[in-house]
Amino acid sequence: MKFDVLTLFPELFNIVMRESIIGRAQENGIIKVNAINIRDYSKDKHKKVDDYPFGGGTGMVMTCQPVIDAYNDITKDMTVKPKVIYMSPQGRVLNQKIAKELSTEEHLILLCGHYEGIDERIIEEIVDEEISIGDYVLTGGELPAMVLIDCVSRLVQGVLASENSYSEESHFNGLLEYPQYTRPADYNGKKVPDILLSGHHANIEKWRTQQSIERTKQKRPDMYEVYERTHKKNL
Ligand SMILES: Cc1cccc(C(=O)NCC2(NC(=O)c3cccc4nocc34)CCCC2)c1
Repeated sequence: MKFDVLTLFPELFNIVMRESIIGRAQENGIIKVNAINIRDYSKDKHKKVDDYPFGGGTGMVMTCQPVIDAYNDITKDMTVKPKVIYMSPQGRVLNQKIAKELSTEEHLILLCGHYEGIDERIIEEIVDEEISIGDYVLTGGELPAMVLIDCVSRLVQGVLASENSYSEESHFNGLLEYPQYTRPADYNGKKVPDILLSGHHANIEKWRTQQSIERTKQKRPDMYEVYERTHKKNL
């Protein structure tokens, strides 16, 4: 799977996406993250990529020309145009379901905004979909793009070593995770629940599911409500 990222800060991607699982997946050729510097396409003599907003207001807006020319350049030899996702506060909020959908794409182009945003005509011209990672104010779309690349890439076949331990079903069953413990069994007098030391796998499984359900109910009633609806027959 290939990600082309249109950004003003390509170095951010070259450093972060070279590490850990994504880095290994790139070495194995399963994933490719290609960061393109929008500024390289600016025809302005000072390489400007932003300008004052019509109608006034504080802040600057990213101009059309560099972004559209960058898009046209990377897609000029492509018969099938890849889906273009603009990382944006106006987008539908990313979740595991959307990540799963996106992991079936061969090629995605991600556009990262900056300043107060991008000229609306860029969205009209090249953007297929807007996706947000959540409702808070950020300085740019680069971190959101990295979040999307992370959660989508790990669902691509072969990126994760042991599929079953991280596969979506076992790792994300619509509930929060049960509490995790590791050695020592007694840390500063704090003991690991006996059930986990019992070696009784069926009971351990039951305890873990109950813990997941209880903490989802308590911490994320919204998530629990979805779970209940889709599992009502078994509850
Ligand atoms: C709730 C809210 C309302 C109004 C503005 C902003 C805001 O943060 N505006 C600034 C920018 N924000 C993002 O790009 C951004 C932000 C958050 C999640 C995201 N998921 O993807 C991209 C995301 C937009 C242009 C440059 C950065 C946020």
